[in-house]
Amino acid sequence: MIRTRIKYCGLTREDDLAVAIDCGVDAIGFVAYARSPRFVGAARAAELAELLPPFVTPVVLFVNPTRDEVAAYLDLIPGATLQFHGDETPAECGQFGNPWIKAARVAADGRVAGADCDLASYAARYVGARAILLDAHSDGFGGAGKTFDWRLASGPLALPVVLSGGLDASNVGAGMAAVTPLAVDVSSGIERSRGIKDADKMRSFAAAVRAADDARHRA
Ligand SMILES: O=C(O)c1ccccc1NCC(=O)[C@H](O)[C@H](O)COP(=O)(O)O
Repeated sequence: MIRTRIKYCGLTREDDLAVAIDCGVDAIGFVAYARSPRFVGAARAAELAELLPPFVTPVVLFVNPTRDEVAAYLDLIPGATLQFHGDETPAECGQFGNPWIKAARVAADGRVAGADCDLASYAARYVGARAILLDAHSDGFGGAGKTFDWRLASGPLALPVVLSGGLDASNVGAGMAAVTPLAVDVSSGIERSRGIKDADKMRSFAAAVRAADDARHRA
């Protein structure tokens, strides 16, 4: 009985972390991109990651970082999974030896924003990743609260899929039905305003994922 994994992204406060853990999420994303309102520095990310119980994975996400920028977080959170949202090459992503996820911003024509290929080719290029995180194409690099056309992600890819981009409690079930992802990832959809998490929305999102899994297993 497969359970869809859940990642809550962009947490910056202990009380939000406690709610997320209570919701049974599988991973917590810490934003290392300084232009994001959800940004946490290495020391703050390490403080928060220290509060995670076993079996809840810390994920640190970057946009075109330098090696030293990543190393500053790994020095303090050596077991972190890394998530890359920029134009990083597979070699740049894999150079640290940590598990890593590559994000792909899916444009309306099904191609990957910033790349010269379609989604299937992009996933094959990053075959060293543990998963590909499918997000909507936006002006930024992520965290935009925008969905993409899930039909563009219904075909097989070379990597397990994390569905992301504009998810919330009201649409995550439909996204799961369309894509059947390994995991779902959310940031804006569990916030009351940009960068401010909402406990009720966190609880509702997790409940919606569980309900969608139950419905699939009953079908
Ligand atoms: O969260 C951010 O501010 C962010 C900024 C730059 C790159 C990535 C970022 N977030 C990465 C994530 O994994 C988000 O959860 C993902 O983009 C989905 O965000 P949302 O559409 O707000 O749920």
